[in-house]
Amino acid sequence: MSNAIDLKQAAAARAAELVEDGMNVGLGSGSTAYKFVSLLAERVRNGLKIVGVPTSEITRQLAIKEGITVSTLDETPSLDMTVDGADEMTRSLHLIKGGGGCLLWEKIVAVASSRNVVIADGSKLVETLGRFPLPIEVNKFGLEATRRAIINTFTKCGLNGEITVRQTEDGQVFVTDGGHLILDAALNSIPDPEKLSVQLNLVPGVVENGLFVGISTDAIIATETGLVEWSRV
Ligand SMILES: O=C[C@H](O)[C@H](O)[C@H](O)COP(=O)(O)O
Repeated sequence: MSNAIDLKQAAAARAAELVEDGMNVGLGSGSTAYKFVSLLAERVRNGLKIVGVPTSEITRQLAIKEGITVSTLDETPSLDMTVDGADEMTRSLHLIKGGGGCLLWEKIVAVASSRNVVIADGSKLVETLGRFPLPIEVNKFGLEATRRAIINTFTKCGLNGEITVRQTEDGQVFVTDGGHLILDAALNSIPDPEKLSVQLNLVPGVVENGLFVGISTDAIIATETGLVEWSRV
């Protein structure tokens, strides 16, 4: 295997093998998860019967284009397995997600799922979360007040960092599928992600944060020397 794209493909292919006939499957978002969706669709074209619940509009459109039967959490509120990528992850399966702005729907789908498989290339594995800026999804109303309340929360948690409002490549304010904004917080290090996640979600205006703690059950990481897989104990 030679580059990150091949590594993502390898992790996605292994995850696609785990899906069994009759499963309700959460379909993640991001470049690694899209590879999983396409590989799963190949199995569907070969006769596998599954229902997919997408975590973003992009994933929904991709799944439909690839011929996967798509549902919603309203019709299919309980999922057997979700497969999704990560921006950063630790050995204990704590993640930062939301680099693509899909964290809220991803977290809702993940929590509705019995098993959550994170797929990534080895570059995503870190000792301590936080090098990747933490995405925080916020309501549009009262943006500056929410930003200040988040800064106060960081201080209370012994952290400090810059917050920027996410923009699209052409300079527009980025709006999530749920109609919210994303604040990206450059913290450098998050030694206690569980505490920070709880405290952030207490701030009025914060809809959800990109820390996934105690949600993922299994990891499939593709490295130059092969696949590494483990489960949360
Ligand atoms: O909002 C986006 C998601 O959380 C993605 O799963 C995450 O950003 C990882 O994406 P990629 O597989 O493209 O690195």
